[in-house]
Amino acid sequence: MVSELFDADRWDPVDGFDFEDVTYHRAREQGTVRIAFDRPAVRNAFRPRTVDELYTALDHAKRQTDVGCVLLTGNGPSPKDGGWAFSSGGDQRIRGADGYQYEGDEEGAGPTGRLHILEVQRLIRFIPKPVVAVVPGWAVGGGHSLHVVCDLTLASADHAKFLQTDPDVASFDAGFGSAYLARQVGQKKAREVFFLGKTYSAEEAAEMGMVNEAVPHEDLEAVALEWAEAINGKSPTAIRMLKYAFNLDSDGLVGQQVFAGEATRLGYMTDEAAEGRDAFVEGREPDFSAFPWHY
Ligand SMILES: CC(C)(COP(=O)(O)OP(=O)(O)OC[C@H]1O[C@@H](n2cnc3c(N)ncnc32)[C@H](O)[C@@H]1OP(=O)(O)O)[C@@H](O)C(=O)NCCC(=O)NCCSC(=O)c1cc(O)c2ccccc2c1O
Repeated sequence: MVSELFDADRWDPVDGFDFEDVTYHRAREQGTVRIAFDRPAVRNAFRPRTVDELYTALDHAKRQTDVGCVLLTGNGPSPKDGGWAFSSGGDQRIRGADGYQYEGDEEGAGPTGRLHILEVQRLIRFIPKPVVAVVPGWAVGGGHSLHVVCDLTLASADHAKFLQTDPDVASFDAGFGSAYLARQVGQKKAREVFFLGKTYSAEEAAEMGMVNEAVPHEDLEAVALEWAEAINGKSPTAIRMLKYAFNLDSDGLVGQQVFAGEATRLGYMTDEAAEGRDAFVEGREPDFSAFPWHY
C-alpha cells in the first residue's frame, strides 16, 4: 500500500526510478503527478537521500510538457502509531555539525553535511507549473517551510497540524520559510509562528492565509485531483506567466530573470523574432517594417 489515502485505480508509478524515501506516480486521467514523502514511521522527516529523490522527481516533473500540476504530499499513516504527516522537516537523528549527513558511502555522500532542501524550495518556486502541498498530517520545521513555498496548500481538516519547531532545535529557515510566510499571513502572525511555536489546525491555518482549504481527511487526495484537473484545463502559458508574476516581487532580480525568460520565449514565437533570426542566418539586413509598434 502506498498510503491509506492513495487511490491505486487513479495512478500509475512513473517508470525509471529506484526511490526509497519518496513515491512518484502519474495520474491515469490527467496531466498530474503525485510525489510523496515515504517515511511515515518518522513523520516523513527528510534525510539527504530523501531530498535527492524529491529533487529528482520534481525535476523530472518539470520536464514533462504534458504535466500541468504537481501534488506534493506525505504517505501514511505511521505503521508504529497511526500518525499522519506531510513532513516533520530535517531528520534530527542524522543532523551533523554542518548540515544533514548521508549514511556511510551512499550515493551523493561527501565530506560535508547538506542543507539542500533549500534547493528543492527553489525548484518548487521555479518549476513552471503549480505545485500543491497536500497536507494529511503534521507539517513541521522544514516540512512547514516546504508547504509555505508551494503554490497552494490543501489540508486534512481532521489531521493536518502546522508547527514551527526551528528555534526549538536551534535551526532557522530565514528565507522563504519565514520571510515569505510573513507575506502570506502578515508579520505579526509569522513571528508568532516562529517565536511562540504554537500548533495550528488546518482551519486556523486557512484563516491565517497559509492554507487554501481544509477538507475531510478521506476526501483529501480526491479534492487535490479535482484542483489539479482544474489547473490542467487552463492555458499552460497563462498559468506559467501568472506563477512567475506572483513570484516576481518576492524573488528580486532572479524573479525578474525567470519571468523575463518566459517573455523572451513568447517573443521568440513571433514572426517578428523569426525575421530577426532569419536575416542574420541569411546574411541580410532585417526587415521589421511589417510589424507594428504595439501600444
Ligand atoms: C512532528 C512532531 C510534532 C510529531 O509529534 P508526535 O507526538 O505526533 O510524534 P513523535 O514525536 O512521537 O514522532 C514519531 C516518531 O517520529 C520521529 N520523528 C519525528 N520527527 C522527526 C524528525 N524531524 N527527525 C527524526 N525523527 C523524527 C520521532 O522521533 C518518533 O520516533 P520513534 O522512534 O520514537 O517512534 C514531533 O515529532 C516533532 O516535533 N518532530 C521534530 C520536528 C523538528 O524539529 N524538525 C526539524 C526542524 S529543522 C528543519 O527541518 C530544517 C531542515 C533543513 O534542511 C534546513 C535547511 C536550511 C535552513 C533551515 C532548515 C531547517 O530548519
